[in-house]
Amino acid sequence: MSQVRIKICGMTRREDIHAAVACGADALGFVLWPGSGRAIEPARLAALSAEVAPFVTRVGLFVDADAASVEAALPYLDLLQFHGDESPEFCARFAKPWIKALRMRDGLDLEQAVRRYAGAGALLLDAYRPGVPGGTGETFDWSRIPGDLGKPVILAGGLTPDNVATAIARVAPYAVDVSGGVEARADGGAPRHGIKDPARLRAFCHHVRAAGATTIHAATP
Ligand SMILES: O=C(O)c1ccccc1NCC(=O)[C@H](O)[C@H](O)COP(=O)(O)O
Repeated sequence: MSQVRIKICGMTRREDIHAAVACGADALGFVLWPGSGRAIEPARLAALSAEVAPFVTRVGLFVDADAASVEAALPYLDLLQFHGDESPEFCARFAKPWIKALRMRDGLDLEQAVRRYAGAGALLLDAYRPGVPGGTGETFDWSRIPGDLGKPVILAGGLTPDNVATAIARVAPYAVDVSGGVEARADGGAPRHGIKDPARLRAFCHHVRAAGATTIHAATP
């Protein structure tokens, strides 16, 4: 029995880092893919990384980056998250633990992906929208996740304070990952990419802790 871990992704501001840590986040994600509205400049990673408290995992998120870009970020990261079409060999060539994001497109053979990415510490399962590598704010059919995948599952995609307890009850993931669901809202209700809302952060973490306290995980690292 263990608590469901919490990763908050898309951190761009020091105050959001402190708010997320205060809420009990276990890991914080920095998007190092320039195509995202949540991307940070590589030069800013050092400063933001220094704001993260001890024992909180700093995760760098890459989408088909070149090896030199990943290497340059390594001093400021604890864990690498590969969110594109990276091969297992590419993911494994850096001197850091890594996880692989899989977007749950129709026809994806999860068992085969588990075998292919055997060196990953966990698999992050995310929604699939063509042309958008991540951060879609959309859920996928959680019933597609087998009970025992043989790897820790990080559930992502459209999680919010309102649905995360249900997601944990259905999937019993090792961890949950959220970005848009804890962002501040613009006037029309759309998430403001890269700007976290402290109240949403608190609500999200509260619901995870409440829901996950008695969850039994099929696979732990
Ligand atoms: O967040 C992004 O903008 C992003 C862009 C490209 C690849 C991955 C990205 N995010 C990765 C994450 O780990 C997100 O937290 C995950 O996709 C879930 O996002 P959301 O549905 O907004 O909670």
